[in-house]
Parts: sequence; C-alpha cells; structure tokens
Amino acid sequence: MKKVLTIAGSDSCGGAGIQADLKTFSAHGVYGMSIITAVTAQNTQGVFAVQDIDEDIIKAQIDAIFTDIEVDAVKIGMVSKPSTIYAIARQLEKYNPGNIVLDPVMISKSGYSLLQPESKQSLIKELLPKAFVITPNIPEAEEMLNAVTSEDIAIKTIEDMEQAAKEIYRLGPKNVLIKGGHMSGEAIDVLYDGQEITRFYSERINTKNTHGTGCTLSSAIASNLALGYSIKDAVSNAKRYITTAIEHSLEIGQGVGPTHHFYELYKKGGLIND
Ligand SMILES: Nc1ncnc2c1ncn2[C@@H]1O[C@H](COP(=O)(O)OP(=O)(O)O)[C@@H](O)[C@H]1O
Ligand SMILES: Cc1ncc(COP(=O)(O)OP(=O)(O)O)c(N)n1
Repeated sequence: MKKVLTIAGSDSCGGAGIQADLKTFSAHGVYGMSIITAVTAQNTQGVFAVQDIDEDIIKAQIDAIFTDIEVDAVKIGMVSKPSTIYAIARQLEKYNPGNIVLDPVMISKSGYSLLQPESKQSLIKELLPKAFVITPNIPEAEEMLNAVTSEDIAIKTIEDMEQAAKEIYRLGPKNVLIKGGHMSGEAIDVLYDGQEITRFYSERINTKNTHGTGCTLSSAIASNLALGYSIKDAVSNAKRYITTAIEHSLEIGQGVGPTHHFYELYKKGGLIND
C-alpha cells in the first residue's frame, strides 16, 4: 500500500487541515500519516485560537515516521511560524522524500491568518525549492510575488495566473499549480511545469460550503503522485476529486460547510471503475 504523510495543522471541525488530508488519503486508498504543526480551535464560522506545536516535537514526529516507514508522498499545509518552517526544512534535507506537495496556507476562508507575516520569506526560501509542486490560491500567489518583488501584484485574469505561475516557478519548485477558486466564472486551475502551461477546467459549483477545498486538492494530488501518476494526471484526477467533493459538500454547521469524502464519491468522480 502506498503511504502518504501530511505535515499540517489540526482543524477541530474536521473540514480542513490534517483531518481533511487524512479523509482524502483514505478515499484514495493510500495509507495516511500525520505530523501536527499547530492545533486550531476552528469551526465553519471561523478560527478562534491557535496553539503552535513546539519545533522539537515536530522534529521528533518526523524522525519517528522516517526512521521506520517508507513515505511515497508528503503534503505540507499550515506551517505557521519561522521556527516550524526551519525544523521541517532541516528534516526534509535529512530524509529527502520525493513527491512533496506544498500548499502554502496563509489565510483561512474566514479571514484568519494561519501563517505569521514574518514566515512568508522563510516559506519562500526554505520550502519552495524543496517542493515537487506548490499549490497557491490566488491571494497566496499574490502574497508570494509581492514578497519577492516588493510590488503590488494583482492576479485578475487567467493570463495573470499563467504569468504568476511562471514567476513562482523561478523560486524553485518543480511545478506550480495556481488554483482559481477565488476567481469568478468557471473554476480554472493553471499548472506550469517549467515547459508548458496546462489549464484544468471545471464548472463552478454554486455552494457556500467550500471549507477545506485547498487542503483536499493538495492531499488528492499527493495521493495520486504516490500512486504513480504523472504531475498532469495527478492534478487532473485531483481536480475531478475536489469537484465531486464540492458538488456533494455538506450543510454542517452555520457557516462555510466542508467538502465530502467517501469511497462512493470517489467512484462517482470516475477514478475507480469497479
Ligand atoms: N465553487 C467551486 N466550484 C468548483 N470548484 C471550486 C470551487 N471553489 C473552489 N474550487 C476548486 O477547489 C480547489 C481549491 O481552490 P481554492 O478554493 O482556490 O483553494 P483554497 O481553499 O486554498 O482557497 C481548486 O481546484 C478550485 O478550482
Ligand atoms: C488547520 C488548517 N489548515 C488549513 C486551513 C485552510 O484550509 P483551505 O482548504 O486552504 O481553505 P479554508 O478551509 O480556509 O477554506 C485551515 N482552515 N485550517
């Protein structure tokens, strides 16, 4: 069985973070493992408190996994503060896993900052070059480009997304996927692999329940890479998975409800033919 590790924050309401990642891994039939970087007190209406986990414990969790188990892909989500980022970076250098999917989580949909402002440069310098693929949403792509250029870059069109993907590629990741969830019209994601741009289209589903979409997409990509798919096929499969998960999203809580993960849904997404 393929084994996939998430290094991310805990979301108490189960829609995003570690919980979304593990649900996604299970739906893909891969074995999920987790390293918790922070505990959030969160529900469908907002994030109310964050407790960062001490970097020694993060390091120890990473040692515990890699000294015992072969890891086929790693998804990185909420990393919060510079010392967490350095600890993860040093451990990745030590164990050198492949298929690192970096979701540069910055601000939750409810508007809470999940990455301390002083962490942005560390994320860019320490983690971007180690990523096989990085998956920013539009505000995250803008933040990263603004941090490296000191300009006020705004991504408004699909062509802007393509240009941004090319510029972020220069920061070191092997592939860049800019997600179009924050645009209007069709939900179009853009991949740049250093050679060509590929667009991934889906209809925009009319729902408020999109809590955890970014976490789910990046974990689905990591699962597909672990299963041996190429980057383009991994993104294409993951895009189908997230679209189906949003289509069947759940009216749980009073705010932005979560996406839905289960085996039957995975079959509906067309990835399993039995
Ligand atoms: N309403 C929607 N309908 C269809 N796809 C969506 C919708 N909202 C987001 N997506 C897709 O979900 C994935 C996550 O994108 P996005 O919501 O931008 O990420 P994040 O959660 O990091 O902000 C992308 O593939 C995006 O195209
Ligand atoms: C613990 C934790 N990690 C990440 C997020 C952000 O999740 P994401 O899927 O990018 O988007 P929203 O859930 O914020 O819509 C989070 N909220 N919590």
